[in-house]
Amino acid sequence: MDDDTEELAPAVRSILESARTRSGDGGNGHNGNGDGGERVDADPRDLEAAFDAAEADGRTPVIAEVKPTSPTTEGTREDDPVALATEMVDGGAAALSVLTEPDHFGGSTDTLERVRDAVDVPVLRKDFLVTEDQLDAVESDVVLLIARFLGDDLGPLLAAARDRGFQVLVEVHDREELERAIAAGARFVGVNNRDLARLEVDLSTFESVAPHAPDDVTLIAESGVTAAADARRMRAAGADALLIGSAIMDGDVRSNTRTFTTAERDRSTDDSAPDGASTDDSTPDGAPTDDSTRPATDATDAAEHDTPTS
Ligand SMILES: O=C(O)c1ccccc1NCC(=O)[C@H](O)[C@H](O)COP(=O)(O)O
Repeated sequence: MDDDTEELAPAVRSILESARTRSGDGGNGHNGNGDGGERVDADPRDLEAAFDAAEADGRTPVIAEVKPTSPTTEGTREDDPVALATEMVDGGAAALSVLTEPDHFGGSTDTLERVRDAVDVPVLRKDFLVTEDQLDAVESDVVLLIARFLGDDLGPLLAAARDRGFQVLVEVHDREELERAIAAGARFVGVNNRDLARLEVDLSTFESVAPHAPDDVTLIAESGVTAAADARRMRAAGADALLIGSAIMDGDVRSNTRTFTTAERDRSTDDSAPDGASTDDSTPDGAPTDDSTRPATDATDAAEHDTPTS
C-alpha cells in the first residue's frame, strides 16, 4: 500500500487511519453479507448499460450520491437514505453511490443494503477500501478503489473485486494515477476533481486528465459539479457520466438530481447551482460530446488513446 499519507489533508489521513482499522464487517460489527466473514458473490446490475439507457432516454448519465455528511460539509442530513435514494432515481439518476464509510461520512453497509433493495439501478459502494476482506462487508454492483491510497495493491485488489463479481470504479486524480489504473486493467475510471491533499475542488482536473484516457475506458467526472453548466462542461471534456454528491444532497434531492440529468437536454436549465452556490465557470460550456471524440490535448495525446486495456 502507498504511504504518502504525510501529503494528505488531515481529514483524509484520519479517513485512511480509520479505514486501516476496519475489518470486513464494514465497521458496524455486522457483516452486511449475511453470515459472518462470508465471501461476497455479487450479481451486479450493469453500470455501462445503465449509462447507455440514460443516454438513449436523453438524460445525462448521473451517479447520484447518498452522502449524509463529509469533512467538507456542514451538518448531517438525517433523512431516511432510502427515501433520498428513491427521489434520486425519480430525478433520473442512472445509478447511485452510497457511502459506507461510518466515521467521516455517516455511511453504513446497512444503508447500502436497504438502498439497493429499494431501487433497480446499479449501486456503487463508496468507501476507502484498503484490504481484500473489506470487499466482503456488503454486496453492491460496483466498488470504488482509490489509486492514490493503494499503490501496488491496486492491481491485486481490483482482481479480488472482479473475482467476487463486482464492477470496479478506479478513482484517479492525475495522469500518473490514470496510467496505473489502466495498467491494472481498469475499465471504469473516475477522475476526482477534489484534491485529497488539500481538499480543494477544481474542475480543470478532469479536463487535464481525460484526454490521456484510452477511448474504451468509461470516464466518470467526480466531485465539484454544482450546477448544470458544470455538468455540461464535464461532458464537453469527455465525461461519460458524472458522480455528484453534495449539490444533490443540499435541498430538494429529486429536483436537484433533475437539474443535472436534464442539463444537456434543456439548455435553458438555470446555470446557478441548485442550492444557489456559485459555479466554477472559467471554461465556456460545450455541447455534449460523443465518446469517440474525447478531446485530446495534441496529436501525441490523441495517439495515446489507442492504448489497449485488458
Ligand atoms: O466530500 C468530501 O468532503 C471528501 C473529503 C475527503 C475525502 C473524500 C471526500 N469526498 C468523497 C467523494 O468522492 C465525493 O463524495 C464524491 O466525489 C462527490 O463529490 P461532491 O459532488 O463534490 O460532493
